[in-house]
Amino acid sequence: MKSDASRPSSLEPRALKIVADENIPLVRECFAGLGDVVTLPGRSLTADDLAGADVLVARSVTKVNKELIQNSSLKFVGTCTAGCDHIELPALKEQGVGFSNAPGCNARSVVEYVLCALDILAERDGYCITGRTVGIVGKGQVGGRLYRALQALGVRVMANDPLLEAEAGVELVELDELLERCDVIALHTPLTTSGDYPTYHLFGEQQLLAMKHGTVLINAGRGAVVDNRALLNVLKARDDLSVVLDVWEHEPEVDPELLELVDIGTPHIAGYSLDAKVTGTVMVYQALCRFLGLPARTSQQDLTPLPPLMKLDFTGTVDADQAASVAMRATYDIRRDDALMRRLLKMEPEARKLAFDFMRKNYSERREFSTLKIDASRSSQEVQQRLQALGFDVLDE
Ligand SMILES: NC(=O)C1=CN([C@@H]2O[C@H](COP(=O)(O)OP(=O)(O)OC[C@H]3O[C@@H](n4cnc5c(N)ncnc54)[C@H](O)[C@@H]3O)[C@@H](O)[C@H]2O)C=CC1
Ligand SMILES: O=C(O)C(=O)[C@H](O)COP(=O)(O)O
Repeated sequence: MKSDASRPSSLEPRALKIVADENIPLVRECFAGLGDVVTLPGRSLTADDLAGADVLVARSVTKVNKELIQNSSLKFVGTCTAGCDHIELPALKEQGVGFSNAPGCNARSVVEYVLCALDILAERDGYCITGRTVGIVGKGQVGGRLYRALQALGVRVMANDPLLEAEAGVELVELDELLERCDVIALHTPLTTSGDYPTYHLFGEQQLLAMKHGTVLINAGRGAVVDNRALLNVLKARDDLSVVLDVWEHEPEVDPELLELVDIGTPHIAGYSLDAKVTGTVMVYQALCRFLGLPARTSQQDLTPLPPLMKLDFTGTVDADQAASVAMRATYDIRRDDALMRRLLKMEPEARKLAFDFMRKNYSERREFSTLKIDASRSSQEVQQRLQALGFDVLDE
């Protein structure tokens, strides 16, 4: 998706005016060396806010379209996100504006979100994820990492991705077959409305009804990949399904009836580990430096703080399921996000929208599994292997 255009000779780095979304962590620290950084709320950004700006550093909440940029002096737009459905790429191309997103910056964070959700549901419903079959729709940065993580955990996994070629060791299936065979379905496609395989409402009534009895459906891609109205109707009729929604059609609006019926609901924060956010900021900074033909002086290492929880010790008595749950919940307890989200249920529509954005803006610091060192030297090999497969930093001897 990265498509840096070549740098126009008129663009002097010292004179840059950089408009950035105020909710991009470390954006000042990262970009200050390139010019003046002005931070503004991204959701309400207007063409007037871009007066005199050379660079826009955005997030998924800003619709970067022709109307926003046509009278601007922008030379470069970056979005510190993986998804690009908020960016009208032809409009940027038409005006010769350079562009970069941050592919894969938060893929690991989303994978951990999915693993944590499954851990909670498996405990609640009394099964072990290793005995289930998981289907991944969209095997890109997120889906591919999730595929490998589940394989490493010994879970049966298959994927649907019509844009991919066959690959050794990967079971690619048609969507109908995936719906028929999988106990868990995780959606990780972009939101698209054109092309041979558009994903808008990919999961409508027909697909939702075709899911097996007891299926767990997880959407941490984009809300409108699932027809939310159809999902609501299907959930009213089928209480065997479990649903985890991180993303919602029409965000920041959330349908309270749907929220009430899902098993885990969160405010579009699956990719919100601090590690992912810093990576996203740094990737866009580096892309801008490339565009300007300048060396990148700030690195991810310079910016990432130490995690608040650095070490965990296990004794010999813990089994692999217990160890995995304890370690995962010590780094990220998804139930907390779900509980906060349910406060929306008591609010009026306008307050609900504001609260959705507030939760995202004030999201508590969450770190990825790899930041936690675990001393499992007194535990069984099974425990050590499980923790390693999950991506923790395991001391095993
Ligand atoms: N909830 C959150 O916080 C986050 C959400 N996302 C969303 O997840 C999406 C996926 O992220 P990445 O894996 O990084 O993107 P990616 O571009 O690496 O992978 C997307 C995959 O979906 C496949 N795909 C496209 N159309 C499809 C279709 N009709 N059926 C099945 N597969 C299809 C593509 O071939 C590709 O392999 C992003 O576009 C973004 O919208 C990404 C990161 C965080
Ligand atoms: O990267 C993406 O795509 C996402 O969905 C992000 O996690 C959303 O991040 P923000 O736009 O809220 O910064």
